[in-house]
Amino acid sequence: MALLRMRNAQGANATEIEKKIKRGNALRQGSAWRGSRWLVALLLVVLSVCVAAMWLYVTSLDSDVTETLVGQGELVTPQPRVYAVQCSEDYENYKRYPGCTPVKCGRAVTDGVVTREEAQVLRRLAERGMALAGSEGGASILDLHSGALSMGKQFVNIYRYFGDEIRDVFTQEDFQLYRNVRGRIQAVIAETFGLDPTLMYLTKPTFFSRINSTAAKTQHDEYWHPHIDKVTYGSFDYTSLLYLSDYGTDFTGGRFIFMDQNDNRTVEPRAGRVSFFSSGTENLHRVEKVTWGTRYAITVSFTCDPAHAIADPAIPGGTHG
Ligand SMILES: O=C(O)CCC(=O)C(=O)O
Ligand SMILES: [Fe+2]
Repeated sequence: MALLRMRNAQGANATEIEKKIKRGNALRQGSAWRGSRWLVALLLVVLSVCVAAMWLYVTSLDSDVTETLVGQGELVTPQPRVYAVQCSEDYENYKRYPGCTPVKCGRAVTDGVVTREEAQVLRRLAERGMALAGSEGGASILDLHSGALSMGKQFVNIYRYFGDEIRDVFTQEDFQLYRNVRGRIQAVIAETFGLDPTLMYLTKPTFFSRINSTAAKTQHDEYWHPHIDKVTYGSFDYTSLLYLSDYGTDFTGGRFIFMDQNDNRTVEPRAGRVSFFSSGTENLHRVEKVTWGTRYAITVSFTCDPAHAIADPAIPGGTHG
């Protein structure tokens, strides 16, 4: 009996021990699993950082930018940052208009002329306008002066195509803001280049642009080609670009690049930033391909030739908004 009790006692002890061993194993397995979960999470973080670094590297390969004139994160205010360049001979082939025709050439950037809030209002205006149609490819334009809007592979005239309905899309305040901003840009260009602002005129085309990474469907979508504005558009003497979105957060790629003899110098778009320059060969430039997101900007251009002047955009025939 005593022996049996001892055996029973030993049996009970054995099952206790087995249970403890099992519990121990389960605990070890649990902590091993928890440990490997941390390892997996760490690996995922490392992998994401590597992918992001590779992405940044690959997107930067496109541009071979040698110098960043103004980065997105910088705030250039109150005075514009000015880079003088020698004027090309272009201007000798055109009639000269004293007080306006470039004598001093260069490029400048300012964040102190248009606020980010104003840029946002103008961007919403562009979004509403482009929502009416838009290009099938990656680049759409909306020209409030002529009414031209990208539609599929072509353009429509919004004022003719949408008639009175256009007043539900754009208000008089929108156009007022555009005029006001245009005036301020004109003033800063005149001050920077030593011009008489009353002798420079808005010229066409002056347009909103929306660019994304969709593949081009027609030549109109190929915004990235190097060009000289005076050659491409004829009447331009001074080009200004007002950016309505931020490089790096709203889109990647899409930096503006001055293509100098041995250097590519970039201006990174920032909402509210105005970049302006004399429009001749001294300022050959291109826009990097947008690789992600949507980039909004306005091209506002000025001429010295009164014959090429255009009036500020206005809603046809309407005074109410
Ligand atoms: O949007 C830009 O940064 C430049 C556009 C441009 O080069 C042009 O409109 O001629
Ligand atoms: Fe241009």
